[in-house]
Amino acid sequence: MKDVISSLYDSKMAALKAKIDAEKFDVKLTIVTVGDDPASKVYVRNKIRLFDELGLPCEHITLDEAGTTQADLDVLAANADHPMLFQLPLPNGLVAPDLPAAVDVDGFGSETLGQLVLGNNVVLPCTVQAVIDIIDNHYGENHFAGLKVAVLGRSNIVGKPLAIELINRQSTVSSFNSRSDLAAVDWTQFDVIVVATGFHGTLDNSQFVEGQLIIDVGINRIDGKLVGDVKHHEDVVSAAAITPVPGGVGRLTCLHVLGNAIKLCEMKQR
Ligand SMILES: Nc1nc2c(c(=O)[nH]1)N[C@@H](CN(C=O)c1ccc(C(=O)N[C@@H](CCC(=O)O)C(=O)O)cc1)CN2
Repeated sequence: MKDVISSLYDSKMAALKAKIDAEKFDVKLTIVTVGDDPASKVYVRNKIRLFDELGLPCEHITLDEAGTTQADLDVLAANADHPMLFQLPLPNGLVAPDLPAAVDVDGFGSETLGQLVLGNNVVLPCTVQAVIDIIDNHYGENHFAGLKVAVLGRSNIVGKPLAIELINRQSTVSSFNSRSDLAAVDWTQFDVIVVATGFHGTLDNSQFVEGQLIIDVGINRIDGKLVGDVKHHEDVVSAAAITPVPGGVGRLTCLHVLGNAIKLCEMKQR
């Protein structure tokens, strides 16, 4: 599965490069970080590196944890005239401002999410787009209709928007959350299972069967090791296709920051 994700990444990256070269878009991104969250530093560095690779400008505004107020973030958002994102998590109860759809590269704002519910969104949240790409790549085009998909997790940035996008594509979607009785579910009934709970061991590799696609969105650090939400028993060889962590969904997520920035800049220049 790692090789599959790698070649998917390479082909998406090549397509984005070709698009920029052909259409000479004026693509620009601003990333706002507050404080020193170590994981955020890694993810932001990866996003900046992608823009650098393509010679595109990416401004990084770094704000101190002490002294940054909600009003400071709101002012930045109010003045945004090109794609912008606020790297999460934010400290001290700060929340990402509700960016207008035209500059909302993460797709987390109420306008973009409203468009998603109505099925006329320009961008999807980057992790959601990554999951859609993996399903698309596995089953081939136009295979979403009728696909039985379980979505575990109901976060605003993955579980909820993913379930809506799958409904838009006419998949049969079952949504599970921390109050669901996961032990009572027969997981073999689903074609695709997306695990996005943030808890390692939510499901394990003994629960899946041949032909299923399992997409592990989790990134958990346990004893210094990065693991997903799916627990892998070493003595179990699962017949299902399970995306790896690291090197799975997360890798594609960063790429879609670039993809979404291109889409928004393209819309602006129309
Ligand atoms: N403003 C946002 N904040 C956050 C988002 C987001 O989409 N927008 N998502 C996550 C963090 N994230 C992107 O920002 C992200 C997470 C993980 C990866 C990734 O490449 N994971 C690698 C492992 C990397 C590592 O930790 O060594 C993998 O799974 O292979 C990319 C992006 C929360 N915040």
